[in-house]
Formats: sequence, structure tokens, C-alpha cells
Amino acid sequence: MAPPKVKLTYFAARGWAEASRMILHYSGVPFEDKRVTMEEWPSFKASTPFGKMPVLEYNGQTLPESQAIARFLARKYGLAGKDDWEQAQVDSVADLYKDFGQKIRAYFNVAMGRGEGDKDALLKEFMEAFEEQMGHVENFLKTAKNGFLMPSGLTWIDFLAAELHDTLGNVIPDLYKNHHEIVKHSEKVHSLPQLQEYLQNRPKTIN
Ligand SMILES: N[C@@H](CCC(=O)N[C@@H](CS)C(=O)NCC(=O)O)C(=O)O
Repeated sequence: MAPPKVKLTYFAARGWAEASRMILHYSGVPFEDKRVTMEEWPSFKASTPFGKMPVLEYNGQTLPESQAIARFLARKYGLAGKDDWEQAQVDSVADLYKDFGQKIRAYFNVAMGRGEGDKDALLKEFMEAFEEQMGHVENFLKTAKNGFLMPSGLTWIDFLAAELHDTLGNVIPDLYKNHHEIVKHSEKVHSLPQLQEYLQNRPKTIN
């Protein structure tokens, strides 16, 4: 059977595309990793289903929404969770990260110089959301007992979590000083042999 024709389009950042890029690299699936510039974006935007990126093109069909893309690819390449129940657990953690993303967005944008607001007040909100999120994630790590978030081992949510954790650590020094299990999780994900070539060569970006 011919290999699938796969193209993933996003900005020149890790952001909401990186988990899907990692699924593809981990699974050894050749794909076009298209990174559009801010100058190219306005003309490309109109052609995207929801006016946002990332967008996946898979054998001529187009799929928007980062988590729908990641789930689709994870199901295809065996990284969605071992059964229906574990897949549902993965989805619930993914939803938790979506809510977390909303809660920390304002501080993140200010910290990145892309927004305005009371930095101290936003940092306080960020830290509250962060500590709550880390508590939930640490519970999953404790239950799974294998260094990943799910009992069966690696799933796509490990990619999403490790990438977001690293991004936040790039913005706030010492963020993980009381969260060693989270650091170990990220190191484990980023040590996977199947990812080394990509990780060593990918563009170095804060987020
Ligand atoms: N829910 C969407 C959010 C996508 C999103 O907000 N993408 C941003 C980049 S991170 C974007 O395309 N911004 C450009 C714009 O809105 O014009 C997803 O998870 O894919």
C-alpha cells in the first residue's frame, strides 16, 4: 500500500502542533512539516477550515484543531491508549490541559511580551492554576507507575504534557523545583530513541 501523504502546517513554533509532529516522528511517518511565517499567514488563513492552525492534510483531506489532529494520528499509529477506557482517560487529561491553557494564557502572553496586564496579579493566577495542574498530573504519574501518564505506557498525551511543561519552564525559571516527577517525565519523553534525530534538529524555540 502506498504510504499516506501527510502535511502538518503551523507557525514556526512547537505550540499546539508539536504533539502531532512528535507522533509522526516517533512512528516513523514521513511528512511535510510546513511552518508558515507571519507574512504568509493572512493569505493562508482563508484556506483553513477554522481560520486557525495547526491544520493536517492527510491523503488530500484537511483536518483542523490540534487535539483532533493528535487523536486521529495517535489512533492510526497506536499512541491513543491501549483500550477504550484508557483512550477516554487520555482524552480527559487532554481536556484538562485545554482548560489549563486557558487559565495561564494571559500571564504567558505578558511574559512573552505579546500582551498587557498586571504581571504580578497574572503570575499569581498562573501559579495557582499551575500547582493544581501539577497535582493532577503527578497523580496520573503515581497511578501509572511507569514514568508515563497512562498505565499501558507512552501515549500522545505524554508528548503534549512534556512539551507544554518545557515551554513553561523556558518562561519561568525554577518552576519545577518542587516537581521532580514532572521533570523526570519530560526527560523520559525527550529521551525516547525514536525522537532523537528530530529533537536534535528541530528549530530551537521558547514555545
Ligand atoms: N483550538 C485550536 C486553537 C488554534 C489556535 O488558536 N491557533 C493559533 C496559533 S496557536 C492561530 O492559528 N492563530 C492565528 C489566528 O488566529 O489568526 C487548536 O487547538 O488547534
